[in-house]
Amino acid sequence: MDKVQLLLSHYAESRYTRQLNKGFGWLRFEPELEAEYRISNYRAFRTTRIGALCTLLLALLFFLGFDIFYALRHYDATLTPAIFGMRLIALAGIMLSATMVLYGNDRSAGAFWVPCTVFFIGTTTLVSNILYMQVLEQVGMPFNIDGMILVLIAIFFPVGYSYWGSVVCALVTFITMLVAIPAFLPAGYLDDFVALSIYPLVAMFFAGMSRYFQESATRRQFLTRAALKELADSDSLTGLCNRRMFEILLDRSLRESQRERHCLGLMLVDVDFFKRYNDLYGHPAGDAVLKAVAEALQSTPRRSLDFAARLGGEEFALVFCDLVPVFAERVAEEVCRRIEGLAIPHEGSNIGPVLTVSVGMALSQPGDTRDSLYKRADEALYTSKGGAATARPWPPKWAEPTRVMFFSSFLHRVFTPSRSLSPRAGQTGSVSAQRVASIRQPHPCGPRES
Ligand SMILES: Nc1nc2c(ncn2[C@@H]2O[C@H](COP(=O)(O)OP(=O)(O)OP(=O)(O)O)[C@@H](O)[C@H]2O)c(=O)[nH]1
Repeated sequence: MDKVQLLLSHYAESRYTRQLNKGFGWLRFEPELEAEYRISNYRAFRTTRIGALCTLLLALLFFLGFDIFYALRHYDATLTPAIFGMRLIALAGIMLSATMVLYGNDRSAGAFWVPCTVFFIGTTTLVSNILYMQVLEQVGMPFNIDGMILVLIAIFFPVGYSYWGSVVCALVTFITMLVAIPAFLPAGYLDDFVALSIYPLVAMFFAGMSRYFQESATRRQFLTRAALKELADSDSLTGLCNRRMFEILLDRSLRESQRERHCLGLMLVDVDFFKRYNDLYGHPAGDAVLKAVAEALQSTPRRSLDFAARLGGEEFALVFCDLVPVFAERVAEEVCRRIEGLAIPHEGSNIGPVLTVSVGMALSQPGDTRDSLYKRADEALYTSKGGAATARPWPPKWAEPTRVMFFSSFLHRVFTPSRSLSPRAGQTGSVSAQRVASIRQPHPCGPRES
């Protein structure tokens, strides 16, 4: 077992590794994963499809050259224009398909048009074969179905069909050939045809086998890469984004919010008196608490681009990509409530009988960088932790704003500008007073331009 396999075998909670362990002998994943695989596969195979189209084009040009430089001179010239026409139809199909793959911007462009081209080529080859058969004796040409063999192999190209799609398409083509050719075959050639039919069958079998192994390897690679990426991006204890991914996503979200003139909210969440919790209840219980807090935070984001992360230890972050500033305090309150709602007993806490968190929040301003935004949120959290150190009345009465202020310094800043916090050593009260003032001003993001 190599290191990657060993690593993944210990990462059982991922849906990718679950699928890897379960296997996919029928080349099908769980429905959600299957949809994800197809989208990723389409992106990855775009170049391959163009390559496959070029190969088909070369093969067709070869046959056109054969028609022009050989068939036209040696066989019945009256036959050639019809076959020539068939080749041109196939050529048009390839060009159309290539254009759709190159310029079509949705997934169906390649997945639909490339198999369509194979279908075009299959049909025109079959018709050409039938046309040739009409004059076999006249031109003195031996009967063959080599063109159909090539088409059956081409169906198994990774051109857009799934493996099972290719199998169905190849079988339909093969059966059509078995029915159509004898219907037009001149008498006396039937035995030849039956004997020759074994070749497309064998070609189909080998092409199908190699396509099966190719798709199986592609699927395995997809699952392995996705699981490794997930492993690299997530925190192993809680499954949330880790700090590295948080920084990448925050950068991206901040750029996006500045472009769209949205207001981005960064909320830092820190579990209160967590060291005491560990000391009182033990490290494994501390781990369980971190998981429970992470789960509660994970269910807080409202929009698809919002996300939660564990920054390290007992510190978490929530990023709200499009936050209406007046709702900021409501969101902060909801986070505090959710964690307190878990009702995890914490006898070592100065705040109350259950586990609580402190929250610091910053709203983005034009020209903010990740660091400047984080710094403001961290300062708010620092102030909040100063507030957390003081005893608060319990149970909290969330409905009353004057009471809410005791449970989060963020809310404190919003609702009680005149009341001073209990800052930690080195922190001046004026810092919090200043922030109180700034949070009461209209938000710098301002009204959005329509
Ligand atoms: N169980 C567990 N504990 C952790 C983990 N990571 C960090 N810790 C502990 O978290 C505690 C953090 O302690 P402090 O930074 O003093 O924070 P605190 O006790 O919450 O104090 P305040 O933040 O001021 O409320 C330390 O005891 C760490 O050992 C972890 O993954 N699991």
